[in-house]
Amino acid sequence: MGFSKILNSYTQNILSEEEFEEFYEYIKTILPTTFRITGSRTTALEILNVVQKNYVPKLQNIVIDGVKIEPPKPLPFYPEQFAWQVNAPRLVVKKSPEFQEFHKFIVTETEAGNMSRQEAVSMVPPLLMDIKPHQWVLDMCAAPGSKTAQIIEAVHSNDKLNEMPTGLVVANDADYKRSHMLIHQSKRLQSPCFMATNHDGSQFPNIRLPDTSTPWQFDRVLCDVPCSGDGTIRKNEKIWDNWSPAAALQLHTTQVQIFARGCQLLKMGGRIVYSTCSFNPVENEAVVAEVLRQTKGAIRLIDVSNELPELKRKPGLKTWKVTDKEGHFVNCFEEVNEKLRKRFPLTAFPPTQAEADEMHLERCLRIYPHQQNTGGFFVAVFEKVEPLTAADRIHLAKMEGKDVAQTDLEEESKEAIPVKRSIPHDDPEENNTKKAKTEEEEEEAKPFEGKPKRDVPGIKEAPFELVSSDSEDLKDITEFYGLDASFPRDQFLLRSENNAKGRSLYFVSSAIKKVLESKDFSRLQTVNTGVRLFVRQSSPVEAGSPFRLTSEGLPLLDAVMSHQRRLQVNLDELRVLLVEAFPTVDRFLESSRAKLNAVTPGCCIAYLDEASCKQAEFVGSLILPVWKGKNSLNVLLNKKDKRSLCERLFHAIPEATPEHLVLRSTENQAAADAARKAQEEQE
Ligand SMILES: C[S@@+](CC[C@H](N)C(=O)[O-])C[C@H]1O[C@@H](n2cnc3c(N)ncnc32)[C@H](O)[C@@H]1O
Repeated sequence: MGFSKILNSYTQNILSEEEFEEFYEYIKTILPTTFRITGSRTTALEILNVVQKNYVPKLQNIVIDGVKIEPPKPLPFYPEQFAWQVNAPRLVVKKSPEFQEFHKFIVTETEAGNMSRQEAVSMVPPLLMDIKPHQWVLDMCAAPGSKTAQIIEAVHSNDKLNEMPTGLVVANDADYKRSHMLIHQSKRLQSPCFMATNHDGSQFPNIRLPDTSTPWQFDRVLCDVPCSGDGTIRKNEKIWDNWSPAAALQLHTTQVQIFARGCQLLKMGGRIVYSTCSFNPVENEAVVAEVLRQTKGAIRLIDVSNELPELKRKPGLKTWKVTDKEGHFVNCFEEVNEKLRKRFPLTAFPPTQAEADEMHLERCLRIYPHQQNTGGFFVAVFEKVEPLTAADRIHLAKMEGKDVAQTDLEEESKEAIPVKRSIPHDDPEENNTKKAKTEEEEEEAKPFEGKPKRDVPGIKEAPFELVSSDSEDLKDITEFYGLDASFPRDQFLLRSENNAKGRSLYFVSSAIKKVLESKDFSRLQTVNTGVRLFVRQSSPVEAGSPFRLTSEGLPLLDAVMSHQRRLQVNLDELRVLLVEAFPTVDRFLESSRAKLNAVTPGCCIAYLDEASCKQAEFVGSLILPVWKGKNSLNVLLNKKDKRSLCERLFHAIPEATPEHLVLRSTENQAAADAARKAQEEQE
């Protein structure tokens, strides 16, 4: 069974004959590279500035073998030019030094986590979720996490110093190993509002929060379900050889179940988005129709034709034929051979014309490759307009100031799905994030192959226990780093890594804290949460704090750390810090030396002064964690981040640490240890 069968189904089922010709021409060509500028808003603006000012002008008039090469251009539908398309095949990159330089920049920034390759069409569902920073968002099938990253960015879109969003993001995946890829995404974006979980989406548990008597529900839900993936045909050669329409029939019921559970978990008035990277109506409009039927008017398909106006799309189908394993069309369930009926879910077939009209199936979005030179995607956007569950009725009664019906309370407690927590296991971050990093891009569009894997033996979760606000560790840290009294001390978790007891202190937002405090929390199979702010040093520290700073924690600490451990540097000094290994104090300006000598050994924040920020055309500020020894300094950044900054600011490559310096003194050993650990843990 090959691709020719798909062609057959497309021509008759989805596209007109003329349009199919165009479609087919496009799917045979290489997909342009698209990337998003990701990470914190300040860094993203920084990177965008570099792309626009340093690279795009140089790439305007490149001619290779007599052909003018298209310069990189922002994706028209993506807000604020944070997503770009580059149509430069390998040969162009090879022959043009300008494109080569740009390619190198993309590679460096992708490695540092400031850019992320993602298919243009895969960026659409989170944009149509219309997320605000106060909203609680659930991503039900999240791994490897490209859309989760967009969701986290949206929740943090208003970030100002000292202002944490009240929203939260729960990214869930049923596959245990894949759920650990989400840790990597959250690390890049350093959000204390993020939690990764590992549940079958259709069984995602009800959790009651401490200050309400009703279950946890979400303002926004994304169901980017497992699918047969034929929309990824331009970058996935396997589709040409192995695709079969039978995969859609096998996945249909799972898709319905996940989406239906998502509708239950959605708050009244909330928005839920259903998406696949498949063209097959069995996985798309058929799933939509069945969930609309099951939810009996509680969920309504929204007309989003005015949203993302630059995105070209086609309306959802109102009728279709189901394609069997051999590629034959079946018009209705009655046509299916009785022996084979088990393989054909009744709900895979189209609704009646009247039903399809009433459901407004045309409001679904179909995105085809030939419309704007992309991959293919299906998206449908819904809102909850009527109560669906007892929890909804309770919420509604409370909102309207009415008495909650006893029958609803009883029914609601029965609705809770009992879920067992999996056996705890060891340090998942160390075991899995490395793998996640390299697999992430291919995994995003990988068609679903079989059942998700759960309960991998031998891997244990780190515990997620809140630390008492008057713990000795927190007192020491507060004093040493001069933390402001306004910084919440009751939102820390002490977690173990590498079997070392209580090695790191993680910080969570107040919304995540509520979830951790729920008496039902043990039912939630949590894979990760919290931003690591402080790490206990493994080498003994002569003086100062046994806890060092982390680069991912700095954005949170910057505004609340007193001046006692902050070092101002200018651009020349920053160059010394980034390029030289363990520069000694006398390598800095005389005006800086007094301060440097006065600071006791241990971690500090180095920040670039305002004039230098302007000189370097920095959009925001630049802060770095630094180890201050007796006579020398060392930036605590992992290799990739350090290299990305060095290249971007100084077109230089950081010096490797000379062996004799690493071993020269206890002081350097402590710094080297901290640097090595920082690097290992962040890679
Ligand atoms: C299309 S991929 C998701 C891609 C992801 N949203 C992104 O943008 O990076 C589908 C995911 O669903 C997961 N999955 C499969 N069955 C599931 C289920 N029953 N519940 C939750 N997740 C499931 C798979 O492990 C896979 O990671």
